[in-house]
Amino acid sequence: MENDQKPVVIVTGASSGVGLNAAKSLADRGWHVIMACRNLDKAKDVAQSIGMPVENYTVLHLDLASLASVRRFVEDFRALGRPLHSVVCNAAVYYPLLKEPMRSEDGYELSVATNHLGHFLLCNLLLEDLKNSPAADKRMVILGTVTANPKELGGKIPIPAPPDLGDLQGFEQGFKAPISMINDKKFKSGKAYKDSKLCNVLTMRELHRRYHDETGITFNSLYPGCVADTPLFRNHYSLFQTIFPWFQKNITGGYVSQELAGDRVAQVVAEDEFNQSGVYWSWGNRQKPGRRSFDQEVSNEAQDDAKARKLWDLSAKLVGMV
Ligand SMILES: NC(=O)c1ccc[n+]([C@@H]2O[C@H](COP(=O)([O-])OP(=O)(O)OC[C@H]3O[C@@H](n4cnc5c(N)ncnc54)[C@H](O)[C@@H]3O)[C@@H](O)[C@H]2O)c1
Repeated sequence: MENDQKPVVIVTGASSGVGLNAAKSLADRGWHVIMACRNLDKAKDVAQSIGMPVENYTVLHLDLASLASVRRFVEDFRALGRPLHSVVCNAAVYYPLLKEPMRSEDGYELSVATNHLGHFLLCNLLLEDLKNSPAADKRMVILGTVTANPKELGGKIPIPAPPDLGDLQGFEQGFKAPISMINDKKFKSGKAYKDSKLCNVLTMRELHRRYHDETGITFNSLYPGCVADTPLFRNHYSLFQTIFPWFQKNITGGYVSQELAGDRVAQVVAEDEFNQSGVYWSWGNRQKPGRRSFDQEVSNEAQDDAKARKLWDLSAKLVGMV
């Protein structure tokens, strides 16, 4: 592959939804996008179908539900010989209707394994690549969600079972039982997703605390708004999949298109204005234009530095870093 001078960004889960549109927006801005996906053919087809310039992307295999796959992906990326400028941790799974937990290849509950542990290992491995990169401006970004910022809905819509990592006992036990199960005694698959997204935000917070001053890399979370019609909801009731986008469009007014959400991710990666670290960027649900960093609005648990450190130590053990 020709090693041009384009800045390089890795986007996980770039074959659909927000990730695909972020990849497109970044490719259109002249970045070279490494699309990190499970299904290479699907990723290539969809990139072609939405007109991404072929010279502006490379598709590499990544299955975040396999720690071995995460390690192989990093080797494959290094073999390209390209310097790294930015990482977007976008991929996620959401199984709201499961009665019993599904397991990853490594035996961990699947939502937390994919959304949190896979990204945790990936970020730690790619930290070396960012440190060694000659780029002046290097950024890591993770997709948070409304569950880390419950005040976002203005208290008008109750959010059932908010994320709560409790004392992280699930991690202590090697996460063979998910935290959502340990804390609530009964497995709640929707809560496993919310917990995993809270882990994402806490991981960025801890990365910022540990490495920003030393490396200059920026570490941020971002909430692009509610994108109610992505494949993320494919495992929900079909009625929900119809009603939820309608509800967001017509009742809350919070609906954000996949293209706009993807472009918001691209802004955080590429625009000078976002070159700060330790921020949770949110566009909010109900106020469409504008954005704010909102440590003042994100949930207390998502700002708990002691919990972020504990989560870090336990996650490092679970992914085999220590
Ligand atoms: N849709 C929303 O309203 C919304 C709101 C806020 C944040 N988010 C976040 O945005 C991100 C993207 O979600 P989306 O709505 O575009 O959904 P999506 O389902 O279109 O995107 C998720 C992507 O992750 C990929 N993926 C799943 N498991 C994987 C694995 N094991 N390895 C590699 N890739 C895997 C999927 O193939 C898919 O391409 C997620 O992190 C989600 O939590 C979504």
